[in-house]
Amino acid sequence: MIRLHKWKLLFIAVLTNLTILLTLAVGEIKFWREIDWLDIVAESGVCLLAGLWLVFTLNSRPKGSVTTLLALGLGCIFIGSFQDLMDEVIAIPDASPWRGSIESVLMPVGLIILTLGLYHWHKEQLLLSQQRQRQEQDYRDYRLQDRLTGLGDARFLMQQLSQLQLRCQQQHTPLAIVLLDLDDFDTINRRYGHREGDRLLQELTEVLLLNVRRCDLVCRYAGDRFAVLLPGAGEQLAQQLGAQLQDAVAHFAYKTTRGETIYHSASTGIATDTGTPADALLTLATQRLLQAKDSRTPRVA
Ligand SMILES: Nc1nc2c(ncn2[C@@H]2O[C@H](COP(=O)(O)OP(=O)(O)OP(=O)(O)O)[C@@H](O)[C@H]2O)c(=O)[nH]1
Repeated sequence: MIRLHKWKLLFIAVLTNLTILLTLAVGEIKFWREIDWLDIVAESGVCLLAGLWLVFTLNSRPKGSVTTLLALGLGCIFIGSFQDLMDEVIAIPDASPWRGSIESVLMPVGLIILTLGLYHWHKEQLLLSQQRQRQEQDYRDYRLQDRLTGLGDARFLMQQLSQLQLRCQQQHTPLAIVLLDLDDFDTINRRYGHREGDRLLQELTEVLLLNVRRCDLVCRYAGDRFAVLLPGAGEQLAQQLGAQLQDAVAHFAYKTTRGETIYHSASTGIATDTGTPADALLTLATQRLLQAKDSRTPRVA
């Protein structure tokens, strides 16, 4: 993941080098006896920790505006604390505007930007965990989990589909299923490797979770095929929700570790419950999905 952010790290490294050069240009190296070693230990600790926060954060984040804010904030704090450390070994004349300026400007600016980044990160996580929690609350038996995405797997889907069919029939409400399958996903695996394909599936899961209603259930049916159960949705609403999911996938900008952006299309197959058994409903949705796959143009080689 860290390779995704090499330009941010390079930018921070260049700024740190500039800070060193400028500090050396305006100041003079202190004599041995003038150095307060306790201060050096404390300040290098702060600097090291700021650097570690930066690396850990970037290593766990995809590209995007929230990551940029976090990197910028932590970068400012790192350079500010580095300048503070250099003050301990390089004496800068009192009259120099450079004296303490980096530290006193970058530190507060860095803290403000970091706070902004953390706020947005928190909002992002809250939204995702709310969506997952809702699914767990509404569909409590969540043991049949797909390991890669954390979603329910195909067996869980069948179990839930049968139960939902029964519940919807009792409540005289419609039920629909959307099967969504990425187009030419095999190309991603071949071009970028299986791990990149795995990461794409994980991020796509979050896109789907953020684009379904509270009552819907998203499962990973197989490979690059997802199923969404839509209780209360008749033909028209199911078509609308299916199209919205397709749209969300098409607008999802996946960033590879090489730094390329991939947009991906998906095909859908939608079926509404007419009292047929769960597997027949799923077969109908699969047939419609395959029809949609056959009719799409152009096909990527
Ligand atoms: N990375 C990754 N790939 C997977 C996983 N499960 C299945 N696949 C791959 O998903 C691909 C599915 O290939 P296909 O069924 O031909 O689907 P497709 O390439 O999207 O082609 P169409 O569906 O016809 O558009 C295969 O390359 C599988 O190896 C997984 O967990 N991780």
